[in-house]
Amino acid sequence: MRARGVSKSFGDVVALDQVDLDLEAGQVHGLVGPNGAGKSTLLGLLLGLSAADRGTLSILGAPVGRNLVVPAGVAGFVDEPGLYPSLTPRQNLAALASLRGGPRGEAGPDIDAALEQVGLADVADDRVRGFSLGMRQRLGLASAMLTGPQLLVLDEPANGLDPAGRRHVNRVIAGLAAAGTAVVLSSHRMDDLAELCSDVSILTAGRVVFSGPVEKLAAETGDLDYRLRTTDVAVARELAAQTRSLRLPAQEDHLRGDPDVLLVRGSVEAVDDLVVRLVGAGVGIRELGPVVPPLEAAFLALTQDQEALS
Ligand SMILES: Nc1ncnc2c1ncn2[C@@H]1O[C@H](COP(=O)(O)OP(=O)(O)OP(=O)(O)O)[C@@H](O)[C@H]1O
Repeated sequence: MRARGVSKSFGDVVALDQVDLDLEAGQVHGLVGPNGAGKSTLLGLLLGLSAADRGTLSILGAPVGRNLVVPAGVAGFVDEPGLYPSLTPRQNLAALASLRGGPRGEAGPDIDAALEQVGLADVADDRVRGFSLGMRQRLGLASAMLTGPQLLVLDEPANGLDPAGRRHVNRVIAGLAAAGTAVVLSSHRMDDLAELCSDVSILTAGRVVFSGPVEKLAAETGDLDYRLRTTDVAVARELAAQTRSLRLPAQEDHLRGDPDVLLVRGSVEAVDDLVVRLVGAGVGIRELGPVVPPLEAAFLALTQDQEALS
């Protein structure tokens, strides 16, 4: 999949502004950004739900035109999967398969296997009407998988899933990618995407403010705030003050009234340096970690910078 200079407006609202995106077979690419950043609009273009105003989009080597059809080899959903509430999961998938045409019976798609894979085998014959959002998301994924897509497009697939459900769905998605499917999915949260995606694009107000491997984003973090709990907070404060490039920011916000915790701000190297000094001084380290995880911090820095500019 390749997008170049893709723009899309709704009236005065610029939903996508000159977006470039590349996606290869077997890659999982995450789109992350605040509400209204343009994630669903971009995913909708990939699913043929709307057409770009400007720019070029090609999927599996074929240019995407202006007629609104799902491009060959693509499956997925935007917002929420479209399902028939009065039917069961098995009936929903059978109905979708027959709407899409293709072989029936033995040669047709393996509905039971798809339901099994997403963890819905036990409720395959219950009506979808009573399903939670998480269950509907799983069924949406099963329905997309039925076509054996080469590009899978998922809008916030983690929405409504409990932690176990999220792990399950992530495993399914990772398995599809390992088998060669390209996957593009969206989320509001960087930490959601970090474990699943090889690459991420951060969108804010329709613009891509970062695109690349997850590790590259983590490396761009710069200085972070760390919580440090030691056996001697007074010595720790003294040593931190002496450590090059390390600062002691206002302490109140993150300490939650804990007098043994010190907040320090700096690069990973500066914190390493402090750890060596603490150990040298015989001070025990009981807890050390970033207040905000590095990827989340990079995400916040990039999206807030952009909001401040606009
Ligand atoms: N059909 C539409 N008509 C009018 N405006 C729209 C339409 N679809 C999207 N927009 C606007 O385009 C912008 C981008 O919306 P989009 O839904 O793509 O963002 P998003 O990143 O998916 O947001 P969220 O995280 O809230 O789902 C928003 O300002 C939204 O209000």
